[in-house]
Amino acid sequence: MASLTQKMHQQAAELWQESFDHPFIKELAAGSLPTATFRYYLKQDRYYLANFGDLHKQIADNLSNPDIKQFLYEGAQGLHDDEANIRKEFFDELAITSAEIAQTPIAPNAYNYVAHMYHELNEGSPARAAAALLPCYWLYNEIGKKLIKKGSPVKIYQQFINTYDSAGFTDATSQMIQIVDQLGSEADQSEQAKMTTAFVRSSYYELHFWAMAYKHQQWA
Ligand SMILES: Cc1ncc(C[n+]2csc(CCO)c2C)c(N)n1
Repeated sequence: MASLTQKMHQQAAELWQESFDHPFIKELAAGSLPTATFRYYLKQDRYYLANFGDLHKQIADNLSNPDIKQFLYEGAQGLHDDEANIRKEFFDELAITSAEIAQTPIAPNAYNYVAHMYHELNEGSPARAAAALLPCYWLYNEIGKKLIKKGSPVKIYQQFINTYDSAGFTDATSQMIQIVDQLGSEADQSEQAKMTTAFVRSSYYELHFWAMAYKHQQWA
């Protein structure tokens, strides 16, 4: 029988395919993605990452399984240390200054994605919130695996791709899949359906994150 996460994956398959085919990803791999678009992405992703780390901690606070709590607390800490450091290199390389960051408000789709995850936690349950975190790991890991085969001629795009194909990251992705399956096994059918909806909606926001960056989406 298919696991809950396999069912989630199937339900989000079309949205994921659109992410794989999105011009942002195609141009990242080809090396033709405008630097301005990648800079926009990184500046918006800062907001996403900060909230994503915070959500790991808040979800862990609301769960009792010690192994799951540990993974999520370490994830929160790791996001603070690793992605922030990796991103610092990117920011330095692209000369994104703190003044520029201060002048960049969170854009509509990044805002909606973050709000969706907090909604799943605060108005739903920790299990639904954990399901909402999963596409972030899993989709990026699948994108990393697809893109690593050919690589990108642009150094910084290649560095970005490397992040998501690493053994450590693949391992974190499998652990997150197991956590969602574990939480799903403790949930009834109605809760499982809501976890699936949370997963599919995050997949929608992942797709629109590329689109947001590609179009340099603004509030007005
Ligand atoms: C919009 C958006 N979605 C997913 C990721 C990828 N990502 C961010 S944090 C994390 C977990 C462990 O580092 C992963 C996979 C991203 N950067 N931005």
